[in-house]
Amino acid sequence: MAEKFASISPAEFFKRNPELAGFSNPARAMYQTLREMIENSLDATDVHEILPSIKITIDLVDQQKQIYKISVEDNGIGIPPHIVPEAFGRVLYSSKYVLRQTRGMYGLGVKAAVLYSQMYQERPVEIATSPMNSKRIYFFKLKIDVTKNEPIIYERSSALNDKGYHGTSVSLYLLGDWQRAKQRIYEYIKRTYIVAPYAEFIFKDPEGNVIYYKRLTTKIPEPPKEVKPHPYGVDIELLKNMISKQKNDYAVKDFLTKEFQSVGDVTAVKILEMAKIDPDKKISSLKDEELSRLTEAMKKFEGFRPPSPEALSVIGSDLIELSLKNMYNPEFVAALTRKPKAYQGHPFIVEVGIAYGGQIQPAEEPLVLRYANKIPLIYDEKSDVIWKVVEETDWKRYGIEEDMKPLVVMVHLCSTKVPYKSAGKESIADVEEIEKEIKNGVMEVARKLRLYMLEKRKEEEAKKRMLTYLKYIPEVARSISIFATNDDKEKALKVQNQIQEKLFEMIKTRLDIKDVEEYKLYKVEAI
Ligand SMILES: Nc1ncnc2c1ncn2[C@@H]1O[C@H](COP(=O)(O)OP(=O)(O)OP(=O)(O)O)[C@@H](O)[C@H]1O
Repeated sequence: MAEKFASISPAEFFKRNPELAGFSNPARAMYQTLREMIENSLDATDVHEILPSIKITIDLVDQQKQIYKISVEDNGIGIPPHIVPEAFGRVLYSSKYVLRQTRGMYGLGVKAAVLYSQMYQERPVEIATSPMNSKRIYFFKLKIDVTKNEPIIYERSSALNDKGYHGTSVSLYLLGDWQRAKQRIYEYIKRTYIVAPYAEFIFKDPEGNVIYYKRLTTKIPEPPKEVKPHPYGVDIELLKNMISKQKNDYAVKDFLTKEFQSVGDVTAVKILEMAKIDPDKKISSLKDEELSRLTEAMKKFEGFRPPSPEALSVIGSDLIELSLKNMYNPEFVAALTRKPKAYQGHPFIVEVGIAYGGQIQPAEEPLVLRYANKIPLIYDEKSDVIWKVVEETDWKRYGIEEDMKPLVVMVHLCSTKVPYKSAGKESIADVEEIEKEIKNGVMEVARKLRLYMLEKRKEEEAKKRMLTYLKYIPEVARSISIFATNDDKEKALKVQNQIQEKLFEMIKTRLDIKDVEEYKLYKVEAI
């Protein structure tokens, strides 16, 4: 039999393989839809220095068929009306294909949700949006033409925006499974809030429960800046693509200095010498083998500065500590932001937070909070490099002896290119440089925990010794007072009290005990 050949559109591909984008069953689809929408809302706010206010609602609209309506509303930058149909109706269309850290990166998320939505029910996705300073609010209802990978617009209208509103509201209907998705959806929102304490979230679930996470601070992390590519990150296709987009037919030397980071005149000449290319040659006339030599020279050259971390936006140790304290009420918390590093030309930064004791539920393994570009990762925990590092950590070395540990470890990786294992963005691949950096981060913060544990143990030891000494104080004080007052009973009692007080102070100072109130209440007979 002859093979039958055909070509399919990207929309058709993801419709056929929804699990690649995280839509493998109704529960997971519900969770994935919600997160794609929330992540778009956060990208439209904090990346633009707007304090996010996000409203999330899930309603059951058809009990029998288990169709839910998921709505997310934000106060972000909005979407220009001519962009909306493509942004929601064309798979692989995005504003995030630039070198800048954002939650979105594939141009797929919300379209994968729309595709899943229209597979099992007939209502289109509804969008209301108003860009900053727009006098109108725009409304759309649309679906995706799967074969053509194009939007099909069902309704389009607009209304006066007289209240200065800006932002976007998206409502999507889908076959879901609330009971199975519930726990992970709650966890997702909670963990999102942990790294965005400058945001407020209102969530109404289909059972009518409402939770409100209030804004804890108005301090918003420094937003990321768009940067040019780093020479270590190039390949032949990237070079071709960049050249094809140039308006100027640059000399190759100028192309290198103007379009890449860390390349000055001297460096450009050195690279071109290595690649055996005339610096004045026009980029449009570069042949494939020259591009190949240029790529190789750029990879081999050792004098570049590391990729610029300007494109990254960290959470910051103060916000991490604030959130861990607020959420888990621990007795100890510490966090740190490591210095920028790079892998394959992509800059990245690791942040680690740790919380111990207090109201944290003890468990055999620490509770691991994984984050990539401020997105909490909930599924596929065991296949993630963060999990691997935390699991391999020997907590005994850091003073945690308990089998049941009251410990939360939070790790955040931010990068212009997070090496996710799939388009569903649930786990990070073990890239050597990243793994090493996470390990160093966890060790560094764990050492702070160890210092605290040492202090705590010292204090406990001191308290034990204090109790031993306390046993002797009354007897010693009584004997000396009798001797000193020549057995004058009235005076003796007073002197005894004074000696007792002095001895108590001496021991306290010697043992360096801060909190002595509890000991004052001790009765010798009770010890
Ligand atoms: N709430 C929103 N506010 C502003 N822009 C939005 C919003 N939702 C979607 N967009 C725009 O639509 C585009 C497409 O979103 P989509 O979720 O499909 O992909 P993405 O976020 O770019 O990438 P990824 O697939 O990695 O999530 C976004 O890049 C953004 O420009």
